[in-house]
Amino acid sequence: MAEAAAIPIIDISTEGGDQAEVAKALVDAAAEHGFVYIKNTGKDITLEQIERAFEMSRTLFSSPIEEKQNCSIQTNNQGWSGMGTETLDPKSQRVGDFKEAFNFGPFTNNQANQPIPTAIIPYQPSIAAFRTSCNDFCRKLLHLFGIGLGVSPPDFFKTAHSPSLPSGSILRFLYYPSPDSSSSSGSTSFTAPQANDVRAGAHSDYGSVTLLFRLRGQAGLELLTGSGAWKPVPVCPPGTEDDPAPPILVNIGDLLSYWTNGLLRSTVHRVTFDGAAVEGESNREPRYSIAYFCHPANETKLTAVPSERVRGFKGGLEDAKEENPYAERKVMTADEHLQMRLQASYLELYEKK
Ligand SMILES: O=C(O)CCC(=O)C(=O)O
Ligand SMILES: [Fe+2]
Repeated sequence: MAEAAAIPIIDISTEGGDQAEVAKALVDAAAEHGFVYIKNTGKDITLEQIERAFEMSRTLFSSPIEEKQNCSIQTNNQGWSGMGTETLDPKSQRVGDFKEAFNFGPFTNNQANQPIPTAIIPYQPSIAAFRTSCNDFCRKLLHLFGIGLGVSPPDFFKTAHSPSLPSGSILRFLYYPSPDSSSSSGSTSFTAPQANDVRAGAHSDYGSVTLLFRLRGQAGLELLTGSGAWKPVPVCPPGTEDDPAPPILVNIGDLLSYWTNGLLRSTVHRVTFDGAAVEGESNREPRYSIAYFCHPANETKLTAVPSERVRGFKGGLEDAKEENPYAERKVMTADEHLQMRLQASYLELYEKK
């Protein structure tokens, strides 16, 4: 069995607990690993909401392929991407990612502002509510990061993520078919993966923080450690096996890493078929996951963070990333930062325009 990544597990729900201590533990985990497990107590995002979201995801991906194609992803980063159409690590991938994904942008009065498959039309209020809960949870984390980093005022990051302003935040359903069947969803056909093919190529996320929801027993996520080794990220790490639901996995994205001068790490990760699974998990099954990518409001200027600790931090970006496109710091907005990354990952989509 593979040795799992040593990611801390933090309970942020303890009432009457020491908030400063929780905030410090969060910052330490984000600075060292770029990843942290948040114990899932069901207080912020209910277990029922998470279960329902996975049900809606199954319904969505089992829709007829024509319906999904009618919702194809656009340059606003909303919509469906089919098997093999996204290649997260073009330098090392033979073929595109073995996955389907559906990106939900904002909802207005419980209605999506983008085409969605017919089967999920009745569920729009639930999806909208789930998206809101995810955003609220991210803002809670961002407030704690502000406290942990001694930012003045501590809600500096939180207020930059106002839910009422347009932003690049995306709720993403992901479906990775079983490598053993060529048509496991009834609507997806693909040739079986070969050695070294991946479900999602190595990448780092673009935004501030990402929430990741996974299902028990479904292996595949790996992170790249500082020493260059790939380590599996178990769904239920030791100590959480008896919790009512797996912990919520949180990772830092490139924007927050950039904003904090590299103090908070944006760690490269991928989803594989054949990586060493941890005990009780398999990567032969179809796999579903749900990600929430939280971004600041588009117009947010990524100015220096008012924190001694961030200001005094030297050289984080260089060693956190091989190639750092932002080494020459200029003040850009959250939207400029996102557009730069989207153009790189959806080259074809932009070239067609
Ligand atoms: O499905 C997963 O476990 C991870 C997905 C991911 O890293 C992403 O969509 O950015
Ligand atoms: Fe990711």
